Amino acid sequence: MELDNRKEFLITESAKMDLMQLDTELISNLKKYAEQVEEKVEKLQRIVREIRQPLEAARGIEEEYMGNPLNSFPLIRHMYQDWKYLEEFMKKPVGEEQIDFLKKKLPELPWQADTDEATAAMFRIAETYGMEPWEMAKGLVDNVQYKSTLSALDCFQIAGMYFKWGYFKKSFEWLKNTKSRMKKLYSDVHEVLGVTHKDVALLQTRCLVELGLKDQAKEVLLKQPDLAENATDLLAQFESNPFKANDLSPILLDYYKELCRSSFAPKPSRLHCRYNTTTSPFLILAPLKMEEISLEPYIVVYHDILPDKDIEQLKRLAEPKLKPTQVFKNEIGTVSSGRTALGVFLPYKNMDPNSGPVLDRLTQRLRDITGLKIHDRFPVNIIKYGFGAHYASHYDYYNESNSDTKVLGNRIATAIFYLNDVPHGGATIFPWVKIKIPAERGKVLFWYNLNGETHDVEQKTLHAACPIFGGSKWAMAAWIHEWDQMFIQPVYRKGNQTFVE
Ligand SMILES: O=C(O)CCC(=O)C(=O)O
Ligand SMILES: [Fe+2]
Repeated sequence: MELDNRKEFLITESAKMDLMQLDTELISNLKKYAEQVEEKVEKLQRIVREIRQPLEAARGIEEEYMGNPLNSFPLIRHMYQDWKYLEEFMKKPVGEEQIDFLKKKLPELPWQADTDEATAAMFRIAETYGMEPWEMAKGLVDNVQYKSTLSALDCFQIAGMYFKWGYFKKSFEWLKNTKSRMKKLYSDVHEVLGVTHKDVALLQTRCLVELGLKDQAKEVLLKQPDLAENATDLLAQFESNPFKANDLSPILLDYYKELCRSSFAPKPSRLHCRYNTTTSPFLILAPLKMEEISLEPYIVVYHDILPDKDIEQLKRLAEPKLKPTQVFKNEIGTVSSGRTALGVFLPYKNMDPNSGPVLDRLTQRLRDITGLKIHDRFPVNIIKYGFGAHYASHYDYYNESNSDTKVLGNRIATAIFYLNDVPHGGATIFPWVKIKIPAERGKVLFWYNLNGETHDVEQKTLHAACPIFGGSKWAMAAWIHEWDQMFIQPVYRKGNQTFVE
């Protein structure tokens, strides 16, 4: 199936709601199935009680009992007739309707790719925020304690992914958590749902073998009754077939983790807050609250930029059009694991004609903030990040010529609008200058990607968005290009001529 047809279970509210609705239906279907089975079981029990009666009556007096035709006749008749019917009855399928219903719904359920993506998101959250498996399993993430916890099956799934990627120590830890969550009472449930103590012990053994801890590996096998007998063979087998890990885990650099964690508070800026009355004449009448974050590179935050109703309208316009975001790479947009989010550019074709005024107000706001030349209906990219989503470290400027730069030049500046309060995670960070901007509704982050005088690229504008671990994040990016500014800014470009043609 095409990527387009895939439901974005992790990001769109509607897909998440559909999923819950579907689960509710499937559970009630399973309950109906159980009732059907129960009905059959009850009928069978009644039959057993009924047909057992003559034998019970005969116990101890068998010969005398069978001498009586009132007893021998029924026995013959019963043996001849009843068992044939009973065979029919036993063979008759139960709950076929419910099985069919489930079969029909299976294609609507998340796919392997969705589960892998969700598991990768758990990895990203656990590793970025430095959570131990037991903390995460108990619902703790970066000093936020959730009421929810992970089940044995959840932990087993995560353990499996860590294993596949070659993180054997962490996988082992996740397996320990799996084990401690496998209560005896539910062992049959776990067995049906695909995880047994034996499975866990086997994977633990493999982890320990890969870690070179042979004695401990053997101990695990010996403790597991259905493996103990073959312990030596299994161990030899694992040792002679080392696991070929394929590390597809997201790359999370140390500085990214350091800045994203709550232990790194945004440093109080020594620069100051003031009212900006200068970038546009309008601001003399209505100054903007501006916070200077850094001078080199030039980074500022504006507060209370868009009215709530405009924010809501922009989100409403974007929501139905959101698609997995693309990252510009070699002339073509590609979906990249570096940015796991949905996005759409506004304005798009055939937009609601009532959207004109809000887009005009937005364009004007961009002019006010940047003091740059922003043409009418300037394109903005609305981005929605779901659980675990992030944007890996990147520059907004291009290092190479591409179809975008050929027409517009490089991206001279960026404005990021935050369109909601992100409950947990989702800050924008600038690792070179150790800056962290929490994602708070109404703020706009603005910076120059190119040096104001030389138009050389500013490497210190490297930035990233931290993974979201509670709620979702709505942001809106406007990338302002050089050549629009031709008449208000001189373009000098020393050493960086790569794409001036
Ligand atoms: O969402 C953010 O905080 C940053 C987004 C960003 O850097 C971009 O879209 O280029
Ligand atoms: Fe960016």
